[in-house]
Amino acid sequence: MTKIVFVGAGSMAEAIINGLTKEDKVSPEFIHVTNKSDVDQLQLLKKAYNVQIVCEKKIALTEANIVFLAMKPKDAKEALTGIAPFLNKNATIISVIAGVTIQTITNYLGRRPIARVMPNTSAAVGLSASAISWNDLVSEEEKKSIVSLLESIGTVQAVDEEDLHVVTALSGSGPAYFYYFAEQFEAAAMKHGLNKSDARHLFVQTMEGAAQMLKKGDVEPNELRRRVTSPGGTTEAGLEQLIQYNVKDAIFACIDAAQNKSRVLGKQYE
Ligand SMILES: NC(=O)C1=CN([C@@H]2O[C@H](COP(=O)(O)OP(=O)(O)OC[C@H]3O[C@@H](n4cnc5c(N)ncnc54)[C@H](OP(=O)(O)O)[C@@H]3O)[C@@H](O)[C@H]2O)C=CC1
Ligand SMILES: O=C(O)[C@@H]1CCC=N1
Repeated sequence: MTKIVFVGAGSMAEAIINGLTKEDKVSPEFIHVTNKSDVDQLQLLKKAYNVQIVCEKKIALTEANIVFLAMKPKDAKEALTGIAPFLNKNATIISVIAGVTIQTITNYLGRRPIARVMPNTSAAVGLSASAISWNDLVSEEEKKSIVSLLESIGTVQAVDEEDLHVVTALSGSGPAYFYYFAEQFEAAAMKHGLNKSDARHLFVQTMEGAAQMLKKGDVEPNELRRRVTSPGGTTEAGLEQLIQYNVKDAIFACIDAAQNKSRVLGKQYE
């Protein structure tokens, strides 16, 4: 059985563990978790998912087939330096760290199979949109098994490593944009008298419906938008405001800034 160690046990690690254990891809007894200092969080993960807390870093890492790197970019140097001496030479590294390149990870951990994945926290409900790139030491067989593992948390597509910056901006950070829209649309509806729970339900169901329509893939978004927008009607009145307030420019600026930040983080922590 594949033994997995999560180095870093925060939001992203938990979302992945949730997906992996729900799908029964890996038995929780083969999933080990470690972090910097937050013992309560490790106990919480153990209680919620039945995973194992790493007692002896050296033993856990020596026995691990897969090591997930799930700490913030700023903590990568310390964490990677700390695990490097104990890693099994055949262990495959799967990093979810934003921005930090395969080359940087290689500099700390040596030449070994390394995959970089950009998932998102919807992994917790099996709906991550993950993108992946790898170095040349990941065999075709290993690629298949990594993809299969990650499919337990959602969809997976291979991209060039360079594209992971924009992927991070779009789908890694993406859920936060939609939560922001949810907050604002909900508040705006409540301003006009709708109660919170009705506003929440109607907005979420609307997002889900729109997502399903887009997922069918047979009609372009602009045509779907046209079908909602009656000439002289309510949608047209609403959309005019989005245009007047330059929401399009805001979206371009949002993706520009986020993908640029991914590049900066990669450079800063190389
Ligand atoms: N959150 C998200 O939506 C996404 C995050 N990512 C990436 O995932 C990574 C983790 O993000 P997230 O889960 O949100 O962050 P969190 O802050 O929730 O978790 C970070 C984890 O790293 C641990 N850590 C810090 N330093 C070390 C160390 N030296 N050795 C071992 N563990 C350490 C922390 O331990 P302690 O608590 O003890 O300090 C904590 O468990 C980031 O690189 C982020 O870019 C990628 C996609 C989406
Ligand atoms: O905000 C961040 O830096 C991380 C990467 C993608 C989502 N969260």
